[in-house]
Amino acid sequence: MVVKGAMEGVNGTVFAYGVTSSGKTHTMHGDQNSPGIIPLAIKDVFNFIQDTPGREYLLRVSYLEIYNEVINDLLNPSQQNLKIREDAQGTYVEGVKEEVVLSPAHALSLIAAGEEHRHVGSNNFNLVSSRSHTIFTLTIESSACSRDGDEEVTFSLLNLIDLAGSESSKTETTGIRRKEGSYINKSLLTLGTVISKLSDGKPTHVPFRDSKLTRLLQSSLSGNGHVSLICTITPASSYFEETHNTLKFAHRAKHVEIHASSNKIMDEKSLIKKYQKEISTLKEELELLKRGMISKDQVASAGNGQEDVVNLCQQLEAGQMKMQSRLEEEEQAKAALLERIQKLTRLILVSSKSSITNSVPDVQLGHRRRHSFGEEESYIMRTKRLLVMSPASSRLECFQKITSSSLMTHNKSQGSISEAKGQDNSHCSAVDGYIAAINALQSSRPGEHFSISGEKSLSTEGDLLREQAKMLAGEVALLSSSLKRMLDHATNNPDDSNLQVQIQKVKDDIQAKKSWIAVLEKRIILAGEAVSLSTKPFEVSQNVTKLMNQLNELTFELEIKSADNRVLQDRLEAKIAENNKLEELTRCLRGQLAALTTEYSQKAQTSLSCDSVERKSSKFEQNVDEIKQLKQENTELMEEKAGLQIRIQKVSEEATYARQLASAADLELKRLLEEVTRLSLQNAKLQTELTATQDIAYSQLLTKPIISELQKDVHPRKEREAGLEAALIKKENIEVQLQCKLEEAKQKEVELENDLARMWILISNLEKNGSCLGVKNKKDGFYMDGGFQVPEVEKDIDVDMSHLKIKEAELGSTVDELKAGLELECRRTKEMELLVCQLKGEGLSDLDAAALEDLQNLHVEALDKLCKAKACHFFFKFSMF
Ligand SMILES: Nc1ncnc2c1ncn2[C@@H]1O[C@H](COP(=O)(O)OP(=O)(O)OP(=O)(O)O)[C@@H](O)[C@H]1O
Repeated sequence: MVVKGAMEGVNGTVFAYGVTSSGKTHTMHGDQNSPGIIPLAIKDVFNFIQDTPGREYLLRVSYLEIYNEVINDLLNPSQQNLKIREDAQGTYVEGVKEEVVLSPAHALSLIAAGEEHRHVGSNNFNLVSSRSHTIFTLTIESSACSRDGDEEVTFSLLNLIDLAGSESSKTETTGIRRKEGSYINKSLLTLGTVISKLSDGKPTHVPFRDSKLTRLLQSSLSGNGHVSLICTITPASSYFEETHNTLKFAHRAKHVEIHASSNKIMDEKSLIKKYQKEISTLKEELELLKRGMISKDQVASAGNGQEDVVNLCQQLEAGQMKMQSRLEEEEQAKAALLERIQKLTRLILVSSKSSITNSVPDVQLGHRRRHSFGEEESYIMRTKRLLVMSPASSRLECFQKITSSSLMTHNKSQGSISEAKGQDNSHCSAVDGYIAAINALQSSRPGEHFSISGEKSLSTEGDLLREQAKMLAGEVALLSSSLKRMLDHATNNPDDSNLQVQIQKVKDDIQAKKSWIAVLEKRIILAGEAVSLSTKPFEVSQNVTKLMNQLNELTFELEIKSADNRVLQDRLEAKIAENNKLEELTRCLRGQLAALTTEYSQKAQTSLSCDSVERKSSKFEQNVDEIKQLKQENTELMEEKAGLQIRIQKVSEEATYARQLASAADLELKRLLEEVTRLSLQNAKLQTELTATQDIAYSQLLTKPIISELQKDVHPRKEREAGLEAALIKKENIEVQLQCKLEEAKQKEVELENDLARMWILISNLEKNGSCLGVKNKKDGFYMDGGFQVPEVEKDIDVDMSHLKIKEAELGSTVDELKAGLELECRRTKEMELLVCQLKGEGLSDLDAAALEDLQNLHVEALDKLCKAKACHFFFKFSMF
């Protein structure tokens, strides 16, 4: 998605993040068997171009590293400590080298070359640990193929980033590694802070400027393009904390909002438009030039017919030279134009499918070469780590051999590489890797990846090749002369290692160019043969061109040799002059020596006194001693100075390191402060939450006493209920007792009635027996008459009366008892009534109320019965009297 987006004008960034040795570099670069993100992305880019006929693309690559907060150009190692600038389209690195790429292999070869200059080192976890962040940027410009050239141009950047790994305290580092580690950690820390701030979604300050990495990635990270983050972790349990941190980082990064949009640029800023315009202008110029040449040829042939043959020959011979030189000049101009057109056209990539599907006619595209991506792209990145591990000099040698041989034919280069392999077996795998690189590179050489349009003749190809060969030959001549100058300079400064490297470079360049010229020559011959087979009428002209070509080459060689000669002559002259000077000096010295010898012999002859000689010799000895002493002091002072200088250097290094540490600590402190602020905010939030929870708990607690009070209240209620139940039971018992007593009273009543009846019977018997009593007593409808003998009856009556009195007394006491019981009962009832009222007030249950009502009814019943018993008693008393 990121690559597709980038091809459609949306910026894309892919980067690998993780602890050291977790596999970031492996993920980004991969190896020969499993290519990483970078080679796969590059391949996708070219496949996309191939699958998009009707659009033209211009691809540029840059490759840089951020090492110890310094930006270095990996494609141009002389460019160090580059500056970051900003324009309307975002941040960019000023002065970074951008190479136009024509094929995947071309791009990969640039990366491989750049990797050579990347800073790597070993730590206790990774033998070849990346000590810098690398950013590979592919700048993509595209526009629709059109005749008028008014098409909109899309512009996008695809950043493929391999970050250096964060280093924990477990990574044992010292000296320079520690310094690198602190820079790496600092920039990764800033990256983490930036991601964290961006994921917050709050409009706060994002510290992009705190590190160069975040500053460069500002537009990508702030959501203007697609971003893919690959987090690498190690399965080792000892990395638990680091793994956790990496996952936290990934989690935060997932929350960064993306608002990707396509970039469009105006014509004047577009390189592709610039090239397209330049091509059309140059084509027009070429056309004009061609027309001019033809007309001159026609004029020349017309003149031939009119003049006399002899005069013509004379004039022709004279003018031929002029014409030849003019023609040569025009040829050169034409060649230069062709070369320029070819160069510019080569830079713009179009799909080879366009020739079939594109509605725009081929004429409009001119002789543009089509790129075909069918070939299997070889992978070349694998070797860079291995090369890093081999000694620098042998690496360079190996690389040079391969680079020079890469420009030869495939078979030839294979042979050279085999040679290189044979010479240094220790770098076999490195060489293998570069074989792949060279194969890829060769497959992308102009003229192999591109096919010539059908309408162009084979001779045009030959012309183009010749023009190329010429240009290369010119370049070789130029380089050779500059090499000579450099060699001269080197003889004067034999200690200048930089110059030696440059000389070596120029030599390699010359070698490469010569090889390429050889390849072109072969191609020219092949093309010539093909032309001769296909076009007989042009045979002669082809041969002439071939010869001209050879002549040109020979001329160039001659030029080179003459330049060589000139240089050699200059050198010889200089040497001769030097020699002369030396001879003169020798002569002069010899003269001086002779003069001194004569003087000495003269002095020896003169008779100097022994004393003065001795004095002079002792003085001389003294002076010699003094000189020796001074020399010793001087040596000591020099040593001291050297020591002090070393110490100053050490102290300054330590100071720099301390400053770096301080800045890292400052950053850490800032982060901690932010963390503290965040935590305190979180704390405040939690505090409010806690207070709210406590309030809720408190309100819940408040209800508890009520419950406990209620519970407490329930208990006495239960007790009271139990008391009431007991009272009821007691009351029931009393009622039962009263019932019993009532029953007894009834029985006694019945007995008294029986006694009364018996008395009446007795009275009636007394009346019958004739007594003069004649008392008629009536009770309940009974009339008893009787006559008894008075004394007996009186006796009986007395007995009965006493009996009745006893009974009355008994009844009286029973009634008293009943009264007392009744009073007690009344009191209890009142108490119970009070209790009932109380309970009713407290919400007595309906059941309890019904039970109390029953009790009251019973009580009323008992009272009724008592009243009845009382009435009976009075009636009895009344009947008695
Ligand atoms: N998926 C993998 N398959 C095979 N080998 C791997 C894989 N991942 C990592 N390695 C190997 O582990 C070692 C360390 O990996 P690499 O150099 O990619 O780690 P890094 O994260 O880039 O480390 P640093 O941050 O120190 O540069 C290398 O030798 C690499 O070949």
